[in-house]
Amino acid sequence: MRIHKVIVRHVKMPMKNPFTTSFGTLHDKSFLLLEVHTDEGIVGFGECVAFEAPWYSEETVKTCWHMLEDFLIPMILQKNIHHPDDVSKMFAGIRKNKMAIASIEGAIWDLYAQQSNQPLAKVLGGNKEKIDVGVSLGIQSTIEKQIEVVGKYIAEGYKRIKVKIKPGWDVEVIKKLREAFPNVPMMADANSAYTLRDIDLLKQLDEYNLMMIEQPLAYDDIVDHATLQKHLKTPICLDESIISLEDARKAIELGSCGVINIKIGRVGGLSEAIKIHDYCQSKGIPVWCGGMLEAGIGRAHNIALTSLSNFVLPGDTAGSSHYFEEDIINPEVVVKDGTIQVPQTVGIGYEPNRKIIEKYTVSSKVYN
Ligand SMILES: O=C(O)CCC(=O)c1ccccc1C(=O)O
Ligand SMILES: [Mg+2]
Repeated sequence: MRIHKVIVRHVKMPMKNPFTTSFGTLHDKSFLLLEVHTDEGIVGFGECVAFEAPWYSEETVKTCWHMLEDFLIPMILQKNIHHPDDVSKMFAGIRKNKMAIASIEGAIWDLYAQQSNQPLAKVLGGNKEKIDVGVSLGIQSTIEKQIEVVGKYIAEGYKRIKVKIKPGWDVEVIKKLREAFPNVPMMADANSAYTLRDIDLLKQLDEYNLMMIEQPLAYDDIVDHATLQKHLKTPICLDESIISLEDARKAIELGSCGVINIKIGRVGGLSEAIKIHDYCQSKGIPVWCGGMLEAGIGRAHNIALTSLSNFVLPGDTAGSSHYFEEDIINPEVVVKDGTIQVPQTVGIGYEPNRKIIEKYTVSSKVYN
């Protein structure tokens, strides 16, 4: 395929519920949506998961737009691409900026699936017909409210509940949640809010039979996590720390984690995500698909990736209605009994809804 045109849109969608983590509260989901056109008129969509501010990683909506406009789009325009892996190779000389890279690469995977007349899940190597999903719940104003919100999502059938923790909102909250829901698969995500000085506090969490503790220590650390893991019975799951296959290899060799959360944007695209998935499988490390509060396009990509066989733990891909009043795809992503059907139709299996995309578009630019 030959890339003929790229359209970048800045989209801003209000979220139903503000999302609070150890690093702050989000009220809107502001992101870049990419449309990549081939000279045969096929259109692939990519969603960039970078947020407006650099609190999860260093990338932002603006840094991604800059990378796309000044480097990535010029590198693919008018180029012949045979396979999405070619794109990762074309971008191999670029340091970091994984979310910007992944947004283009995802659109090219969509194009590739359409051109191959296959579902995206199939061309990625996925074989599940449906996937189990959990939900990630933000920090609430009181423990009572947190218990109420968790109860609501258990009743909806989600296969596991993830709650966010931070200093001052941890052991007591988990203890109360366990008392309220003794048998529910539950985990906690700290988004790097602790250090090794908190080791005694983190050890107290071992009492509550959590499936795992996600990213307790620094966003770029794998050494202290290895030390912490030696002191904890609960497996550590790494999120922020793993931005490549090399990171995954080193973390597993060091014993820094027992589980890895794979986010397509964080690792620079679907091709790298598959490599990490395969490597973890060969090492007996289970993985699950993380989320970045994606709208429909990103969500569709997550579903396709989760259809690969080593995604054995429920991920964070909740239904569209958990986040937004209306999604940018048709149909929206529906969760029933904690599962999502993997689309078996060509491409991502959901139709981008141009009217709704237009409604939430703040600005856009065409590159050709
Ligand atoms: O529902 C989702 O998409 C995942 C929510 C979530 O936990 C999250 C949301 C934004 C940034 C980081 C994280 C995280 O997994 O750490
Ligand atoms: Mg996380």
